[in-house]
Amino acid sequence: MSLDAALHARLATSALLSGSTGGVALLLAVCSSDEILPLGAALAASVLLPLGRLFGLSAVVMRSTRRRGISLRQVILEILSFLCTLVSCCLFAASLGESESWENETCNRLKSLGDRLRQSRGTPPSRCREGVEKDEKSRVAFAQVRMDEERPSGGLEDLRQKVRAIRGALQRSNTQQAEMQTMLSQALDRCESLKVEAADAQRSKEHHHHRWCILDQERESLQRLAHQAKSSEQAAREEAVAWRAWLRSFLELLLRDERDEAAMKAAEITLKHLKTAERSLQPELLAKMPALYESLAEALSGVRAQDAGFQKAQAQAEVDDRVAQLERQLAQKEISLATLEQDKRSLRSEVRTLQNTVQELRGSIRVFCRIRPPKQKADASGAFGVKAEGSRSVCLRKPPGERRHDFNFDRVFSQQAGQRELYEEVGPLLPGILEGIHLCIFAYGQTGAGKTYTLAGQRSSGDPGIQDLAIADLLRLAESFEVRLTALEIYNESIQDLLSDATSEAESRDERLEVRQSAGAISDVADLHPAQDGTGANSADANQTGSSKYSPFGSMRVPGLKSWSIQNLADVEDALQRVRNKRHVASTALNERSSRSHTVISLSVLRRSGAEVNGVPVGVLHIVDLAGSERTKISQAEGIQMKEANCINRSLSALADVLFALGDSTSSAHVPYRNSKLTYLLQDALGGPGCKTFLFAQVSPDALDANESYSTLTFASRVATSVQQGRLRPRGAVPSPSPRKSPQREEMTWKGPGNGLAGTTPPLPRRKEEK
Ligand SMILES: Nc1ncnc2c1ncn2[C@@H]1O[C@H](COP(=O)(O)OP(=O)(O)OP(=O)(O)O)[C@@H](O)[C@H]1O
Repeated sequence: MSLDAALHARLATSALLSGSTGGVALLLAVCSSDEILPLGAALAASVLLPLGRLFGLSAVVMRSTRRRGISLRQVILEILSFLCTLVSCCLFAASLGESESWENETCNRLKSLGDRLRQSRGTPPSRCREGVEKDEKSRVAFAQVRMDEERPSGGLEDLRQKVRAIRGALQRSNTQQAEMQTMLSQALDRCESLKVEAADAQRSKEHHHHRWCILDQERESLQRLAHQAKSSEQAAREEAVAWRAWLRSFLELLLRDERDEAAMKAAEITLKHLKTAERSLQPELLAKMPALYESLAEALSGVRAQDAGFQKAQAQAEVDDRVAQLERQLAQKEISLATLEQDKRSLRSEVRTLQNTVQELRGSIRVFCRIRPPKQKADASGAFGVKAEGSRSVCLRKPPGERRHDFNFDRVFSQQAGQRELYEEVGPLLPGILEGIHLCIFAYGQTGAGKTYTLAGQRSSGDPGIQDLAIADLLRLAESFEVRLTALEIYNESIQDLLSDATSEAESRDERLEVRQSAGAISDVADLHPAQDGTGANSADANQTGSSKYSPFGSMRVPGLKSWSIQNLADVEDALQRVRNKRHVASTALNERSSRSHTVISLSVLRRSGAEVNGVPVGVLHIVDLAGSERTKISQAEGIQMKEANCINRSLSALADVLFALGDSTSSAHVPYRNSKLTYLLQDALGGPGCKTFLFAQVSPDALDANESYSTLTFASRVATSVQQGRLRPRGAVPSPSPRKSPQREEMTWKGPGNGLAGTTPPLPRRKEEK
């Protein structure tokens, strides 16, 4: 080999050595994730790298001196080798620092382990102690290693082995520590369970102590009993001795008294007998002792039972005392309740008086207007027809020229108003019926305006009307009274009983009734009860007479009119069902089910005294569903319906005449009651003292019905405003000397329902009303 080649080889070797040592050192430094390898890597790097670098540099120097030339690749190689060396040195320094911190950490861990061991509660088990000792050993081993480390000598391999040994010891100590912790938690669990057991034991101890106390008490009581038994035995013995002494003295007395020798002998013999008997009785007595003891025990148990009974009686007495106390309290409460009831009653009567005063101030007649929902769509402009304006006035526009008319009422119910809203006006007056008021509710208006709907409601939709609501409330109020119901219709000016048994039109016609005036208040109303034959039908004699006869129409009476005694709502329903079936209705162009008659349903409240019923009603509720006024042209009535319509319009006109006459304080006292059956029959209810009248004027909002609505509203508002400012003059009262004129009186003249087309004042002559 030439010198050049040798130099090249050395250079390559040096570079290779330098690079590989650098690489190895770097690899060792990177891979050393634990605490031992950095130390080894650093040591290797520190020893091998400078050597490799020395060789490399010397080779370069030697080459450069010989050839004076060096390739760029060699220079880069040299620089890289130098950099590797530098990095290795840095790693070495860092690993030294790391090893120091690792050592410190290990020391700390050992310390904390020792502390934890010391902190563990109670006497540590033997295994714990072993663990502590082993930890102590590891600490000693570690100290040894440190000492070895500090020593300059000692190979790397030794160091590694020691380090491995320490790691193994540490792992073992960790495992032991975990075991110890497990044992510690087990010991704590055990401790808890022992605590629970101790609490249980304490409880059972207390229980046993309690039991022991009870037994001790029982023992003491038994001892007392035994002592008592002994003392009673002793007493019995003493008694026996006393008896014996007495017997002996008695015998001696006998012997002394009896001088007769034979007797003496006999007495001696008797004495001997007695002695032998006594002797023989003694074993017998001894034999009987257990039985005596038993009987004594029985007696004792009896005494105990008596004692228990006594205690029970004592408890019973306490209970009785408490009951008596409660009864006293109850009596006091009852007294206060009675006082409260009294107060309530007086308050109620006060309220009633005030209500009556209010009603009195409002007037005997109150007029309301109800607008039904439209039957047809409003006309295009919406200009015509009836409209509610506020709660008290109504406006009507009717062609031609859309003339506007305003009417005022006590209250106006719009299309949306419900039945209960209407009833709120009537309800407060019902209690007055029990105090003598005659209440009359009229539904007035053109055919199809909703009169029957307002009074009777709509059964199909379960919507009760004023009539049903009022009857239900009246029944509730008049629980202690007798309530009787009569129903009649005035059809073509003839009266028919709607509760009669007539099944056909012909039969009904035969049973036509008449109105009579009587001097007294009692009339010939047949007294019947719907439940008498179990079917709800009246089967009793219609001519029945007696104290229960009465007339709901005051001084007017309808002989033969049947009345049903009403006990509950089922009776009412039976009666009203019969009324519905018998009432005259017909289908007209304006209403599918048009009422062709005036219906008067009357509920009389009568006082009961035991089984007897007083013949004079206290108060009466009349519900009058008037037949609808109709213009025969529009309703297209012909034949019978035409006759019906004329009758209806005439009687409505008569009603208007009566009402106006009652309110007309300037006119004479004449009131044309006789002009129609309706006014003749209801004259007491209309003009009598203490009567109240509600008039529901029903109107349709439709433009087509504007003329009819105008008639209805004119009539109703005249009743409302011009009848002495809402106060009906009682029949027979002297007219006021200074009458108050209604502002509308002059311009408003009644033309009868239907705007005078069909209705006219009846042709009957006006006469002074007979008293
Ligand atoms: N306020 C209302 N709400 C809903 N429906 C109503 C109302 N008023 C009336 N109706 C309906 O209008 C129809 C006619 O009413 P209703 O029979 O009560 O009139 P009417 O004045 O008694 O007629 P008629 O004098 O011919 O007997 C019925 O079908 C009724 O249900």
